Amino acid sequence: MAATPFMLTPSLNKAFPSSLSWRLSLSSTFGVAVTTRRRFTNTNSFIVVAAMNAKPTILVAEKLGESGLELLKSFANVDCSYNMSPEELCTKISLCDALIVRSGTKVTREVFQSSGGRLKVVGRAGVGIDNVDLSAATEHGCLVVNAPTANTIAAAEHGIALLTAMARNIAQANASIKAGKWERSKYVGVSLVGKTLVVMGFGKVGSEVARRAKGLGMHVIAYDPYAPADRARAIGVELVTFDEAISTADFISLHMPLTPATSKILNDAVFSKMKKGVRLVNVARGGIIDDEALLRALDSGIVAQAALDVFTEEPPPKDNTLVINEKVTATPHLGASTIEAQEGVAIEIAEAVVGALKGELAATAVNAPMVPAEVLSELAPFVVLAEKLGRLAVQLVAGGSGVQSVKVTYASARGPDDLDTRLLRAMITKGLIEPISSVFVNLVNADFTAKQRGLRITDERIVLDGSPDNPLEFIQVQIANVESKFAGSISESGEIKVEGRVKDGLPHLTKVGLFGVDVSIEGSLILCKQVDQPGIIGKVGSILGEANVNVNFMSVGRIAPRKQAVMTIGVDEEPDMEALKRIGEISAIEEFVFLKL
Ligand SMILES: NC(=O)c1ccc[n+]([C@@H]2O[C@H](COP(=O)([O-])OP(=O)(O)OC[C@H]3O[C@@H](n4cnc5c(N)ncnc54)[C@H](O)[C@@H]3O)[C@@H](O)[C@H]2O)c1
Ligand SMILES: O=C(O)[C@H](O)COP(=O)(O)O
Repeated sequence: MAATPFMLTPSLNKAFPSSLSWRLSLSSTFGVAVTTRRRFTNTNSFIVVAAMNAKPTILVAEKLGESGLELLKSFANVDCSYNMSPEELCTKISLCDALIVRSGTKVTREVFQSSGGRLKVVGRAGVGIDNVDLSAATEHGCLVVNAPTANTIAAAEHGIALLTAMARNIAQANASIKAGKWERSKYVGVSLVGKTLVVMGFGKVGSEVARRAKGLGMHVIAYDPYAPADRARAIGVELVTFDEAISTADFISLHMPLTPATSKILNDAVFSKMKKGVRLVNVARGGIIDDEALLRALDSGIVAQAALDVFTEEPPPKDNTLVINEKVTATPHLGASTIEAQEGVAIEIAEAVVGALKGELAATAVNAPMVPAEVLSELAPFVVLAEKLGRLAVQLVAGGSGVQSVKVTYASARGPDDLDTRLLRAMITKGLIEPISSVFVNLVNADFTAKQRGLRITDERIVLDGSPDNPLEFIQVQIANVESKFAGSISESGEIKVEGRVKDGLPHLTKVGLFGVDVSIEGSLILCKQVDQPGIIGKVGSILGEANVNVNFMSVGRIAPRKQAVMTIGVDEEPDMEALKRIGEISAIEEFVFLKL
């Protein structure tokens, strides 16, 4: 057998009698890796089994700070091979137990396939793991860890550097004087003091940018529907609505993750609502801005200047029209590139990788499980339900004091000691946080991540009469102290409330606010509130049909005939804006919302 330091002992093999197929299907459904090389114990920790007869080999594919390298070398053979081609990486990887990268190396499915099962850990020395194929990692039983905190300040400082450099034309004036010119009147800048800066995405980086901009005398407001208002208030920042943010900004600084909801969030329609002459900074991710729309806004003068550190494609093509635009200040994804941040990131990732190779739990694990196989098997359909209820509930939030207080109710005929809900709680946390964050939540880091974000999740058990064979009857998720995009989702006591059950092995939404519904939670959902009357289902169905959107489920829950009702429609495809607009125009429909699951 090849000289791999990780082998299953026969006794551990016996501990995994169940088939690989269900384990892999679970992993692809909810990102939980269950592999033949991990052992689950009843203390809920998992162990990567390391034979002690060989030193592991760690491949470092991009430059890493010296302290991190020293730490790695004290434990393993370290191969620093920078600038490898994809083919070279695939060749080398079969000799390595761990791989460390930054954002410049694509860790594709081919890399995991080429490793022949030897690769156990991928360490991303930074936050974003968009360059790592997570499903492939999970399917190949490879743990992925990242370093989410060590480069926050560097990114914030780079944001401020771009803001000030842009306002005073530093890059353009520098190029001009180096070309032998002396153009004093051409490079008159704008002042920052007293100007309104909108921070979009008030997380780790955004709040540090806000703090610094206030020191420059700017009036700072923020848009982040999920951030706690009291955290913002504590540093003198007011959270505002999206419309208020974009219409009042003199400067906008982007700090949200790239998610389906933020993709091209700055587009033609949004630029048209901005004050003429607004200035824009992006140190978050390319793709949050619609590049073509930004070019048009720069040409028309709506956007006076932009400063970009990140691009839809990296590196951008040489003739990229944004990069070469005189009004654009550009840097090659340097947000995290300070000596201090790279040392910090290197230590953070080296500790995580070495710990994982030793079999310790990693707080920054992105795809790791820690649950006994038999619990996972029994709760599998409820795990999917739990995550989807979390995703649904958080997407209904419109604003308020931020998502801080969530109550989860589990109704079961089993006594509390016979039902381990930690897995479900982690999946609800995952559902609540992942749609609104760049953070990856799993069983290892769920409670830690929730606490870090000021999110308090309380559990309540309802013990029902009946057979304890079924682990759970229903799960209810309530978010308190928030406003909803869909007033119909508000309960008697003022919380956003969604409830679901597993029916025939599939997750179903069974209650929204006060309304009983029944819709399988798959694809996407449209929720409509209306006064119950004939013909509405037909009208909505026709609009969706004309837009070539396939309806997979529809249900109406009402208080009483001809009274208030909520219609839930499951759709396979995302309706376009026009179809959604037409649904909103049906006179009996009081409100509606489209939710991606
Ligand atoms: N340029 C660089 O080198 C560099 C370095 C570090 C981080 N980053 C990027 O910066 C971004 C922020 O990183 P972070 O560590 O602060 O992440 P974070 O998770 O701490 O903060 C993200 C914030 O965005 C908010 N958000 C989510 N969806 C939103 C929406 N639709 N509208 C408004 N706000 C929304 C979240 O509530 C959260 O508060 C990420 O995209 C990250 O990849 C870039
Ligand atoms: O996601 C991150 O941490 C930043 O974008 C930095 O990426 P880098 O490590 O490639 O500089």
